[in-house]
Amino acid sequence: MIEIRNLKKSFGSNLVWEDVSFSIEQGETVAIIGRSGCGKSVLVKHLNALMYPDSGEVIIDGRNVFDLEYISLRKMRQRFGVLFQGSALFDSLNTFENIAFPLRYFTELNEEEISDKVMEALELVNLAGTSEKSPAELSGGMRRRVALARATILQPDFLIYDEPTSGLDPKTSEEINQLIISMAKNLNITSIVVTHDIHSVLKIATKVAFLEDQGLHWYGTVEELRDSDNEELMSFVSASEYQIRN
Ligand SMILES: Nc1ncnc2c1ncn2[C@@H]1O[C@H](COP(=O)(O)OP(=O)(O)OP(=O)(O)O)[C@@H](O)[C@H]1O
Repeated sequence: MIEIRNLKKSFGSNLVWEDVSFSIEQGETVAIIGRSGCGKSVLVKHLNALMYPDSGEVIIDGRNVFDLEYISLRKMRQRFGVLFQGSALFDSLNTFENIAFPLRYFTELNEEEISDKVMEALELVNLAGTSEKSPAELSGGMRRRVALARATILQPDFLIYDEPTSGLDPKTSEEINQLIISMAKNLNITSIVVTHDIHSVLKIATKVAFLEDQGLHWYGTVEELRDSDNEELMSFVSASEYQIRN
């Protein structure tokens, strides 16, 4: 479980948000939505202390991540996987080596063990048989899936997705949505998804956090979102041109 308590963050005179508090339960998929610049990316960077707040706490397993010293901080960060926007694969490495990279960097596994884990991860994202291909030879959706295999290879407890469906066609977006759901289920991963894709939110999220007016404006389940009459939330959602009550 991740508890976000009274977080406040500013850059100089630019107040991003203040007093943001909510909890993310084990196994949940929380979508973070809000207009450009409202501080979605800044918020997720606080979860694993890649950024520090002006005040407030992020509690994981009873400990405030901002109080952790070097070794505990490193261990805590290893519990997070990140799927970066645009996949961020290493162009010079093939699929196998991209996925193997965290294993080589963070573990002492031998070649056979690495190979077994990479092959298993490839199957999980439905990409068996592509281990020799370079990122340039893969479609956008396939690259996203390789990135997902890499992000989950160390079996993280928490997975942060940064715009997982941006730039993908509707069918490929749907494949990625299904994968996010199956990762959460099969690996019991707690997922935090930064997205502008309301369609995806309705498919994958269990909870939704809406940032607006320099704070957390609304937080609730997807069912509550569908029934909500919160004006700002509905105006944001309808601007995405997606009918949520269909
Ligand atoms: N390292 C930084 N230094 C200074 N200001 C920053 C930094 N990172 C983010 N900001 C500012 O914080 C605010 C929130 O940025 P953030 O990237 O979190 O927005 P966002 O909601 O993720 O936007 P988008 O939807 O466009 O990706 C913006 O005003 C941005 O300029």
